[in-house]
Amino acid sequence: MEINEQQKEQQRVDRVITKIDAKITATENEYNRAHTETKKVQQNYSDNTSVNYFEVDDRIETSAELQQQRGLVSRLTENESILKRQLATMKDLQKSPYFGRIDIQDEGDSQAEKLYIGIASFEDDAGDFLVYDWRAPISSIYYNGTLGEVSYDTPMGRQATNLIKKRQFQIVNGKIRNMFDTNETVGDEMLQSALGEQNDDYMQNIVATIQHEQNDIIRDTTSNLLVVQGVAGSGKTSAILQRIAFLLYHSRDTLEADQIILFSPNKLFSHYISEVLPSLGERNMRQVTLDEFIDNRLKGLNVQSLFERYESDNELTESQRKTRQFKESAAFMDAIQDYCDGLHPSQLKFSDIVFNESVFFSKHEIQRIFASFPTAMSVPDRFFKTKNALIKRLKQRIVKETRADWVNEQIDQLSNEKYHDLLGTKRLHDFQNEDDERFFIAKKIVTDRLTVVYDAIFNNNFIDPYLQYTDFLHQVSLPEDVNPVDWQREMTAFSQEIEFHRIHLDDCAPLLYMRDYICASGQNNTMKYLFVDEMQDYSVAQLKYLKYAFPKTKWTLLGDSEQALFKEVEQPAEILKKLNDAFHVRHSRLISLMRSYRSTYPITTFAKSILPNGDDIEAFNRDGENPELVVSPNTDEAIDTVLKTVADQREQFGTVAVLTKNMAEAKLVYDRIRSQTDATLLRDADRTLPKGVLVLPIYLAKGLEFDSVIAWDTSSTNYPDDSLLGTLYTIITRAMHHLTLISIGDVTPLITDESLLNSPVKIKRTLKNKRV
Ligand SMILES: Nc1ncnc2c1ncn2[C@@H]1O[C@H](COP(=O)(O)OP(=O)(O)OP(=O)(O)O)[C@@H](O)[C@H]1O
Repeated sequence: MEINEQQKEQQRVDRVITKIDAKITATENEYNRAHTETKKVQQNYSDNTSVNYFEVDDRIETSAELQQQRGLVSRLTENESILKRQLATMKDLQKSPYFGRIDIQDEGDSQAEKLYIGIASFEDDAGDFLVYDWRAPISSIYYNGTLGEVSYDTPMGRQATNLIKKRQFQIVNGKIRNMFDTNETVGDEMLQSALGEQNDDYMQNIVATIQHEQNDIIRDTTSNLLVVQGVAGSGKTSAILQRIAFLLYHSRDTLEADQIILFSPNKLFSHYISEVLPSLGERNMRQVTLDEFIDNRLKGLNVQSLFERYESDNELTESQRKTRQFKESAAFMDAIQDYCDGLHPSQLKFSDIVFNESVFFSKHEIQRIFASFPTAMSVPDRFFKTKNALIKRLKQRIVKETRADWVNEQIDQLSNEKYHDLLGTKRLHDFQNEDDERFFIAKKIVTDRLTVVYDAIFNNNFIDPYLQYTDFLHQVSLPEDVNPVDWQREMTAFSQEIEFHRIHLDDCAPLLYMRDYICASGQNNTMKYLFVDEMQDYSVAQLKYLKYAFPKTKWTLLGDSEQALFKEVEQPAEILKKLNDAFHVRHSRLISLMRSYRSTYPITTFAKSILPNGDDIEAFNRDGENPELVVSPNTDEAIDTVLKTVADQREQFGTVAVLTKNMAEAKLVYDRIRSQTDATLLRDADRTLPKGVLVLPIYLAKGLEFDSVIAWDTSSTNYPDDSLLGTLYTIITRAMHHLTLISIGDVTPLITDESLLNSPVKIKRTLKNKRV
């Protein structure tokens, strides 16, 4: 490209930055003013809240005033945080105002229009767009169109135009470092440079280099169920985060960040992705791991975590696997629903509501209430009516109890202050006479005392979900491949675990579904979008429960069936069919991503070679060293290799991760290397990723990436068969720039001779402390 052209573009960059500078100064002033005002109102508010009240009337007045002030504080704080976010975005624009330019010419126009595209839009005082937001309808041309006739969606329908030029920029600290004209979606030069960088603590946004097929995921607004099956490193996680940013922009009047929920694979991952949305000027969505979600809904039980399950999975017998498959199937959840719908009042496992160690409402009384409602009514409806009837009866009991001696005694002993407290917002002249006032106070006292009973009714504690589930387990008809003797053992195990307040993960979704379905509870109707990353780790039963729990959401599920840990691989089309059958949704869509961006060409080529369908994966062409496979005769030598590799790799990279199959291996490696290197062992509860040498089991590294990866003990003893292919593949594909595999003894049969022949792996053997 002509030097002249770059100079002209640089002049434009300079002009835009000058305007951004001015806007930043103005916004900073506005922010400071807002901040001072918020502080003033806050101070006023806290002075008022510390006032002592003696007179009831004073108190009422002050409370109304306080409410007004509280409203004001929250409006001001909101305003302040909007300004703060705008400032942060403008400061990003100041360094790099845009990354793309498109020249378009509508039919009949004599001149082309130049549009510049960046992470956010920026207008000058005259209202002209100097930068267009990457999510604006017109910007889709930048990601989708090749030169020539193109079209894009607008609120008024599809619009056609002519794309005359597409230019990419890399602008760093206000200076154009690179610029290219391209006919491709986004040219490879930009991508090369983005991918060649070293791993950061946080994932970066990819808006400057979004690829065509990723753009389809990001801008899909019509699918109710969008399933993305993408190979390792194909940008699934990146795509969902940009998709969330897109949706927030697209539906900004109707969608809030906290109406979007993302189920993420582990806590480290949650931290790792937490900066992407703020870097695009948006607030983060809600994030939760499946374990956290279940724990929260099964309070009081010690729920087996997904990670604990991985740890014990290799001890499962074939028939235990079959039993689990049954419990995790859609058919099992359907059987639960049929069972619940067909329940006769005598089959419901009601339990007594107890107060002060005596029965307040007996289970028989509750059952009689339930049975009094017409049988034509559904079980959840009858349950709901029962609940209301119990609350009504409680209210009657409260009124009766106000006459009890203990209440009168308590009223007589009340201090003046406490008495006024109980009167709350009532004024003395609100009562017709003294009896009336005394009754009011008595009712308050009894109601307070009986709150536990109210809570028990409100929280549906008058049914025993564990007994109900056990009853279901006894009745359900078993598929042919489930052995009745094993099933009996499962049932006993379930009851024993419950005795100790423990529950296995397989039982959680069906049990929660049963409990919430009968009780007509547990549904969140405000959530509008639900995302699941690493969907291959979820059972259909779990997804079905999530569907029940979030009935009003549109779904985006992302996964890679090849990365299934400790289980067989499924084909994407099969997965979509299974989900369609289970969910009965309209407008479902499957998008496959076959190009892998994370790793260098040699690493992806090796990763492909161990998969039966690996040829379908397309490696992005980025240079790097060949993976190394070191065969060591024993653990001592293998540890020695880890130490040497770590020392070597640390000279080039910020992070080296030693990835193991499970926690026991991670601890072993960590204990052996910790005295000689600055290693950190990562555990389930960790939320942040330090730099340096990390040792962790693969399930904690799901969704993450590291500059250099050392795969621990890829021997035939450790990875004997196909059931561990997904585990090994996931480990290998965490590496961005460098990969070392260390095998103690014979190499796993998962890495075949053919795979070694077809991929560029350097093989080494260590013998008596020497490498040959
Ligand atoms: N269009 C793109 N431009 C720049 N970088 C990209 C792009 N797409 C993906 N990447 C980079 O590739 C790496 C892998 O992306 P990401 O983690 O989103 O993939 P994934 O499919 O979720 O991976 P996995 O399933 O293996 O966890 C990240 O470093 C991401 O920034």
